[in-house]
Amino acid sequence: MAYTNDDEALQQWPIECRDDALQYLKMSHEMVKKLLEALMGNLGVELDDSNIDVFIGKKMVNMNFYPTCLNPELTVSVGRHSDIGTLTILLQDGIGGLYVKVPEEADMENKGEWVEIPPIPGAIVINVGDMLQIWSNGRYKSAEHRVRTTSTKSRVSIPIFVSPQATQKIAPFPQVVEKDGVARYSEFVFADYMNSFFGNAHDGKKSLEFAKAN
Ligand SMILES: O=C(O)CCC(=O)C(=O)O
Ligand SMILES: [Fe+2]
Repeated sequence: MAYTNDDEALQQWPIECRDDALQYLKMSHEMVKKLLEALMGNLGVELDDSNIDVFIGKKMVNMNFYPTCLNPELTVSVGRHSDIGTLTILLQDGIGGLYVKVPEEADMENKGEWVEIPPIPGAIVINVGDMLQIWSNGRYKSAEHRVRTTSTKSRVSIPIFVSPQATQKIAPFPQVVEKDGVARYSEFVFADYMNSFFGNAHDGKKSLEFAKAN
């Protein structure tokens, strides 16, 4: 059922924030569904009640607090990484400090550079996660990002990590593999991917090496 996980997620929130948090979760659920319908539809994969849970198996809400740091140059804050799930919905306050790396292989002047994602009032950031990269056989790229602190202002961000269930088997969709003529990733269980990710220090998009086809 759509909101079973939201109830679980809500238990982490202070009681006076739960109404707002529930609105945020419900809004994110509908938005993620629409985004995935478009993204997967584009690859020839129809989303319906029978397979939606593969993509939105679990939602986890985090609350990140970044205190001021006297010498931000000496801290990592959040090191460069990609989120491992399907999509991440990120609400950030007005302080700034979130950077995304323009992929080296992008056909853009600033390829390889870190670009700040400025806070825009009323806007949220959506990150593609590693699982979407794998399902799409590498057509959608997970976003490599990092966070820097400042010496003057603390910062708060609230990501919702949308991911498969731990027991979900993951592999590139056959529809895409057929078109591409090659499977760029091998099949695995999501729990094993998580163990590999959390068992290693953040190192950009190295997390994806776990799934690379030989
Ligand atoms: O604080 C942010 O803007 C992003 C945090 C983040 O990347 C994460 O929690 O995975
Ligand atoms: Fe992240």
